[in-house]
Amino acid sequence: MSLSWKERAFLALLGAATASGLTVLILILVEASSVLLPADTKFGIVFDAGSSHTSLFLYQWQADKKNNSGVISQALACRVEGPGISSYTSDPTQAGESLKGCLGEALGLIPKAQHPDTATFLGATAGMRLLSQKNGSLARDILAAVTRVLSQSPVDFWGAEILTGQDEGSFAWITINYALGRLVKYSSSGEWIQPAEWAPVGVLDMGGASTQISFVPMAPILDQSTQTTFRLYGRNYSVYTHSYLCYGRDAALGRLLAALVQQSGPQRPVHHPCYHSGYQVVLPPAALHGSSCIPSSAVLEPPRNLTVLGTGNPAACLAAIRALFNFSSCAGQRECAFNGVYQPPLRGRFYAFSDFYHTFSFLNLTSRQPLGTVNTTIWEFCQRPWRLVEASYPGQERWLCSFCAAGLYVLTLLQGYGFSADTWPSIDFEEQAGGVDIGWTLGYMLNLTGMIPAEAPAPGRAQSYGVWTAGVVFLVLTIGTVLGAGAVQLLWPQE
Ligand SMILES: Nc1ncnc2c1ncn2[C@@H]1O[C@H](COP(=O)(O)OP(=O)(O)O)[C@@H](O)[C@H]1O
Ligand SMILES: [Ca+2]
Repeated sequence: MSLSWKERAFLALLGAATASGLTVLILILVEASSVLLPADTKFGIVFDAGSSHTSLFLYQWQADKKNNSGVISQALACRVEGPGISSYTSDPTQAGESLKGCLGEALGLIPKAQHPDTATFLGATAGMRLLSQKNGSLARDILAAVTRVLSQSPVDFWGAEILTGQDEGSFAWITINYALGRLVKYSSSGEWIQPAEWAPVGVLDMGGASTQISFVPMAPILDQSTQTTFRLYGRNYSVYTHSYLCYGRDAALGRLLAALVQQSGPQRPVHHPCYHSGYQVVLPPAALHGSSCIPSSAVLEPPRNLTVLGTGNPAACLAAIRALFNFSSCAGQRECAFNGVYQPPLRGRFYAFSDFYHTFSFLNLTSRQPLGTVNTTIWEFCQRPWRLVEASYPGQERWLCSFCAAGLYVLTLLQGYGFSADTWPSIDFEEQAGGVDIGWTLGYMLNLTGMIPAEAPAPGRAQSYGVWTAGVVFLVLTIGTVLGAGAVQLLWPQE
């Protein structure tokens, strides 16, 4: 059967249209599969080896090969049993052993096949900084012990190290600003957007041995030793950080006790104005001995038990706490905190976490109360007799006797940084932000693995939308062509 030229033209047109339509369909399906199929889940583990304890954080995220970024969530926070690794001086091997429980728990949440791809880190903070100053070889033995355990585990172990105070502060700054989406945001429609408003937040961290303040000041940082610079998602940040060694909660309250012991001379028991009236405790010699933050002149010779009696006197407590600081060295200077330490004027909002949060959460002071209310609440708490305090908080014995001292210490420290009644509302006392614990660990991992690109990522799915749109337009044109050809066939029937 021979075909007319119209039929041949129509069939050619139909063939071409079908071929191009099919090509477009395949293109769309390929693109759709890469958009719709779940990407691989990746994992990372960071051990935070603090002075008082170690915690393991397991992070997970969807691998995103396009722009090397992803929304990271915290899959596990595991508190290692026992004290911080710096306490294992008489048996360093046990420091390594202590990690096994939490490590096992984390591995249980990661598919076996991905254990070898799970980047794992251990960072130690002020407890180990102090130990390495006092006894470098012991500190090395402890790091070797934890390294042994983690290298033998199936994960991709990157190493164990002692962080500087500046690292601790600046990585916490990255964590919170990443978690709050202040650097770059992943919108609900799946695109990366840079916040138009420049508003990174500052961080205030209080551990057992040291405390850190980090923020981006308004003016250039004058003391280069306090500056860390980052280029993140196409923006430069100069972060001011200072870490005060021996100004963490345990170290400061230990120094306070040592000062009171010294002041009381031979008089026993020692009167402690920060303990509630009616509170009495017999402290072992270790309460003063063995702390690198307590000058040896303040330590009893020979070591002996110490009876301490609370007097519940907030004014005297505050005076004793203030004596731990040298405020006069900064008197009249705008860019100075205390102890002669350079600090640019405060700027923006601050997140106060770790022991700032523990203390203020216990005192119910995390709802942005004004400074006056905070003061009154702490003073009233300090004046409550011990038997009433004990009765009001059953099951919270561990830290109960020290919240008065810790509360007044936090107030003194924050005022030392320059917070006043006016700027007080700019502090948020929080433990978590964006579903992750606030601390240095996430920022540390992001930094070491290069997961935050220096340059702004290309818009997340803009490219995919482009292919979709082009595909749909092409398909519509193809169908239009076929229908048009059909219409030609109908309107001009075969001769
Ligand atoms: N839930 C809590 N309530 C009160 N104090 C706490 C709590 N958890 C930890 N602390 C105390 O807060 C201080 C800081 O804790 P943390 O941030 O874990 O310190 P580090 O980083 O030095 O290990 C320590 O003195 C610790 O004993
Ligand atoms: Ca810490």
